[in-house]
Amino acid sequence: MTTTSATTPTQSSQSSQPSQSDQSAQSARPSVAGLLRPFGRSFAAVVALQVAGAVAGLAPLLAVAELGRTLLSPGPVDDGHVRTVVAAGAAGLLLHLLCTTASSGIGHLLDGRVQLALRRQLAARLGRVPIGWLARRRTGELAKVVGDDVGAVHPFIAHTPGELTSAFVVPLISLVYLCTVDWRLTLITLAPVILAVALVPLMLTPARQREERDRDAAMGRIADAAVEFVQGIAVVKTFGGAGRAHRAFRTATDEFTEVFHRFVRGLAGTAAAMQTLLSPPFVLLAVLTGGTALITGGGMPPADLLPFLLLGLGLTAPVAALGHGFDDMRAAHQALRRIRDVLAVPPLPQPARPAVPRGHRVELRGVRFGYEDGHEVLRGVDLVLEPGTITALVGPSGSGKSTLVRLLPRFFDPGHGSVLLGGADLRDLDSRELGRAVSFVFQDMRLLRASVAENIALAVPHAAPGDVERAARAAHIHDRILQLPRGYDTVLGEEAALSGGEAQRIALARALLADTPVLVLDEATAFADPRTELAVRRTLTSLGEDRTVLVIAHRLETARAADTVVVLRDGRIVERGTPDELLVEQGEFTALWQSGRAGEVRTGTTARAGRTARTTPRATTPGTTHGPARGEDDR
Ligand SMILES: Nc1ncnc2c1ncn2[C@@H]1O[C@H](COP(=O)(O)OP(=O)(O)OP(=O)(O)O)[C@@H](O)[C@H]1O
Repeated sequence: MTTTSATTPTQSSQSSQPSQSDQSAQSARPSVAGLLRPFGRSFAAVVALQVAGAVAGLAPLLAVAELGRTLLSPGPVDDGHVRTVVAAGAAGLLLHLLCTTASSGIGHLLDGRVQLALRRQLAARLGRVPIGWLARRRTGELAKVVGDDVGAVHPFIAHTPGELTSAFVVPLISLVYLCTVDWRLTLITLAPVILAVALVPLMLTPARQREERDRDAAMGRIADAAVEFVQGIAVVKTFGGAGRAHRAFRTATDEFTEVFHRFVRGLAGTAAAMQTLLSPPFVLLAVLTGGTALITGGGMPPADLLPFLLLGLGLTAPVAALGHGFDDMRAAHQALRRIRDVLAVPPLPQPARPAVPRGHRVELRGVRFGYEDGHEVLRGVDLVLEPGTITALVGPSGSGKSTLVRLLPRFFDPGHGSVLLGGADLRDLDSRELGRAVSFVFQDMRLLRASVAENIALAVPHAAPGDVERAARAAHIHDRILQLPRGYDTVLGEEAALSGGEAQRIALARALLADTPVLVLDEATAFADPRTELAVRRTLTSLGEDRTVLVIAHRLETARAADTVVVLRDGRIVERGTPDELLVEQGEFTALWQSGRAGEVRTGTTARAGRTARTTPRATTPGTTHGPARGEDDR
């Protein structure tokens, strides 16, 4: 049986809605600039303040240089000029302090606003994308986008653009001033920078770029091997393959070492030459050598050397900024692109004028569905689920049972045909309406990192404690909850962990409390001990009343208690009728249970029984049981 969160459809191309949506995603994808446009003015103000602060910071240096030249020049000192220079230097320093304080303050506040806005947009979008899309994301992938990637915009917003601009503007102003002092020494001071820039193309040759790509690929292989190693460690150890798995990781790291050596060897010479050229001793050596020559033989006044000694070192800033500044920008840009890709996922289309279901009869009409092109999993299913009845779905492993039941809460839409609720196509229903009508309990339950009571009341947040307890009793989990450290207030995943079976019964309690007229179950008793199983089954069979229940039955007892049994094989219904009729017919249903295939399914479910329920942080959980909860997401 596939698990809820592991169901990862990639959708058939035959008119299956996510495929169409993927296309529209291409056209509707917001640009990176578009994401930041609402903050354009504040962002421009931060950059302007940063540049103004950096330029003003040059004033004290220029003042000292100018003061030195004035005081060291032969002849009487011009007091007025000295006072002006000192005042200009002091004013520059003050302005520098004001601008950098303001840019830092506004920049960080803006950063907070941008990150909040991006996270809100992501949360809103993730609340509206098809559950099937969410289910096929790799663990941690979305957490990375919402967490790390949003965080990675920080340097872009608060630091880098202003710093990069300053790194070019400030040396440019210094250069203009130095030219007015002595253009010959200015050229000599610039020589190390010009030489360093001339070396840059050597770092961008096709060979170097290939080595960089090889390095990134080798790094990716290490990450893959590490993930594989860690995720599979229990299984691998059990079957004595730890050495083999470890070898794969070692091979990846050895490969990386080799590739990295090649990469470093290719760059080392050029990088070392650049660092030497831009280092302060080398720049000072050039200034002093050139300056001495000009003073002795070129008629340059000795005092004019001072500005070059003070400002010359700053001329190397742009080249240094090219390194880390552009790295930060590239990282932020890539993070923004990943954010943009998530924001471009089309939400489940909402009808402009939603249909209103009349009753809760469920009907599947000519339903076809495939996860991949050319491989249909459901191949023309016609099925009616009448209110007040329980329909048991049985069939061999891989026949499409899980896929079929997931169409009811609209994890994904059928490629062909339609699923109707109360006569209305699910695609024409408001998602809140659907949420209020259908709840589901599948096998791999994710509970929230929240109290037991909150987990049960997920779909009915204001439920009275008595109602929560009643639902827990009906799901036969109340006694277990009382054994937890703080009963219904115990925070799952922090104060206590539940077994897979217990988690499933919490989810059943959640669905019972939601009290939706349609309930879809992937036999919720699969993880329980025989006594609890019997009790839960009684609850399920007593649910009838006016409810429409569809249950994937792994046990003969469950199927026998149903009003209708539907046998699925290779994505088609091959038999249907009351359990007694089917047993008398001695057809597929009888053969299925007699052939021992039921036992296979049982073994499969038992194997999962040892698992501990997964707990998901509250904010990112695609609810596995939904009722009005989905409507909540949309709000
Ligand atoms: N996320 C997915 N991506 C691609 N194929 C899938 C996915 N989930 C299921 N399938 C395929 O769809 C087919 C039907 O799977 P499904 O889980 O619906 O069968 P099932 O009858 O519920 O089986 P079981 O009883 O073993 O869970 C299988 O061939 C399976 O490989």
